[in-house]
Amino acid sequence: MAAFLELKEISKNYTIGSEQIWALRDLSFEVASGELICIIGKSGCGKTTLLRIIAGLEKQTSGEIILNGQALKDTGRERGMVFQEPRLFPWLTLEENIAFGIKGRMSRELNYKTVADLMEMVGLTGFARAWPSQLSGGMAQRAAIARALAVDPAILLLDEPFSALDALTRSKLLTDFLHLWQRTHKTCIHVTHDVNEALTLGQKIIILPSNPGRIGDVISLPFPYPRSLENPELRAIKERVLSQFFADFTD
Ligand SMILES: Nc1ncnc2c1ncn2[C@@H]1O[C@H](COP(=O)(O)OP(=O)(O)OP(=O)(O)O)[C@@H](O)[C@H]1O
Repeated sequence: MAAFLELKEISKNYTIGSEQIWALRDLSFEVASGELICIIGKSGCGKTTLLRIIAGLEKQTSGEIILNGQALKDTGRERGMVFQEPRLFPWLTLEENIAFGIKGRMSRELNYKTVADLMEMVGLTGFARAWPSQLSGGMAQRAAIARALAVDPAILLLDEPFSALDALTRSKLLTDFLHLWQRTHKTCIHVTHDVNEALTLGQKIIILPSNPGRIGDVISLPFPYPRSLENPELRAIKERVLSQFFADFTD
């Protein structure tokens, strides 16, 4: 498949006092249109930094990002981001939160229909007038996904969107997110530290085994959905992923 998004030798360093800290080092990979990629790495390996650079919220120290043939310079509506926490505006209803990015960009009728469709897609029908404070953590995160999708971005960037949820809610949201992706085939880069989550979702897994973020391995997962983690091939891949993190501990 042709590359839709290309990262070319992305490095990022921060200066803390007199110290230079490398968050990412010469990171290169490609994402095809419609692909669902999971990036997996331990805390501090640079996952959030990487997503923020792709989103344009942070500038790389060196390297280049090409989206659909164009070098990315800044933030843009073609990249939507979902954060670890929902970040909904507490003074707006759910409907208004989801409509925030498209307000004034289309007719009221189309706006209303887009928001209603999105709410249905993420399982929030009936909660249009609810306030963020009236939602559970899972519902709020569903709303955050709908809000990011409202502007119809070419790429959805998800930074551990389910990590703050309890195990049952996380599992349900994971299944629902998979259905949503199968419906939309939106290009997604999903960052996680959970190997099972990556194996459940990813068509490809990119492993960042240590800090500073460098690619340790890229694994294709050509398995149909829904997947059973008991599948012997997936279990073998899980071992392969975990061994990279354990190898790092013994270095
Ligand atoms: N604004 C910043 N200023 C200085 N250093 C930073 C900044 N943001 C990130 N870093 C450093 O960059 C490295 C990578 O951080 P990052 O948050 O990207 O990791 P992460 O893999 O997303 O971690 P986690 O899973 O815990 O969220 C860390 O060493 C961190 O201290």
